[in-house]
Amino acid sequence: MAEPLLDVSDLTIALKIGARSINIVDGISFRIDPGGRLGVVGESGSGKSMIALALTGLLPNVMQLVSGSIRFQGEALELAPPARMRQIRGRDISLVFQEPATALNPVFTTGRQVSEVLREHEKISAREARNRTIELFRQVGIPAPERRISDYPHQMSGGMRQRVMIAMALACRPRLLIADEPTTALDATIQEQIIDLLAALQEETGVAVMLISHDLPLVAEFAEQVMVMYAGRVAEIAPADTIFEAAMHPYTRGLIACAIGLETGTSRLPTIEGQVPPPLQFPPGCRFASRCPHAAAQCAQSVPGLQPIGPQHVAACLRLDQMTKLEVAS
Ligand SMILES: Nc1ncnc2c1ncn2[C@@H]1O[C@H](COP(=O)(O)OP(=O)(O)OP(=O)(O)O)[C@@H](O)[C@H]1O
Repeated sequence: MAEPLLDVSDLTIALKIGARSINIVDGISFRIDPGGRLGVVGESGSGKSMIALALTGLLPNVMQLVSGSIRFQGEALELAPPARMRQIRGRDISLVFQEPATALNPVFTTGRQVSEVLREHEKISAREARNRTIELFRQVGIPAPERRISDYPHQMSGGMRQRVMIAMALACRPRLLIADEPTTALDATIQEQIIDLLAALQEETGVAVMLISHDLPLVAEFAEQVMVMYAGRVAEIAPADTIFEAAMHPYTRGLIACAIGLETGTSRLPTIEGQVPPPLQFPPGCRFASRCPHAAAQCAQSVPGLQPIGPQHVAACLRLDQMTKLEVAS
């Protein structure tokens, strides 16, 4: 098997509240191959963003990386000092966030902000940085790039600003691009354009992409592998092209039912009853148990481990046998 670009093993991140410590991300493992596309899905509060921040050394002070390893091109990022993480961030691993309006500085032109990223990581002249910025704007589909590099963020639409953010993220030809809800703040048609752009850039540049979203269909369309998270744990990891037929975890199946309901315009908005418990109320056993239609007594007590289901397919559920039977019976 080829060496993965990123190999995350048993990652645990805790929220410190006084003397208490709660695992917000609890023993997560996954890999991304060079040029691979991983989608991470889950509701708000499932810990998706904390993983992205841990990978880039940007965890907030209240969070602590308790255990696990993050190997990136063989380097142990969990041990890397902040100065090393600053080098890696933007150059080898870059991030695109949800809200380009707040991520861009309103007082500088968009072109200057992209040029600055280039000059921070590479020894190039202002002129060369300008030319590369124009080329990057063109690459991310910004029309008339020679003119648009002089635009301030407020002179651009949300979609164009997100293209600038992607240009900035790709400026130093990173090996891994993490896009955290990159389209959530955008209209549906623009969302599609941005995802298509990410797919095209991934193919063109060979950058690996980790796409984080609460939107399962969007992620499944883009990614090769989909990791479904619930309350800080992996519920299921499955190949994107089979997840709609082969999902085994009741939570993944709930997300699929919601997605299908939305698509077919079912009159009542389909939802999974209840909400992700807040960290202080995480139960001792399976964190999904209180919302799970298949939960049994054991689920409230025991933490389910990941079980192999098929090639590249694992799920963490104590009732997997039951789920198989249900599927066969239905
Ligand atoms: N600075 C913070 N202080 C305390 N708790 C936090 C902080 N940041 C995040 N959390 C908590 O950590 C958990 C995971 O948050 P995270 O942002 O990773 O979730 P998420 O899946 O990315 O959700 P969203 O889609 O809303 O960003 C949540 O329960 C959240 O309330």
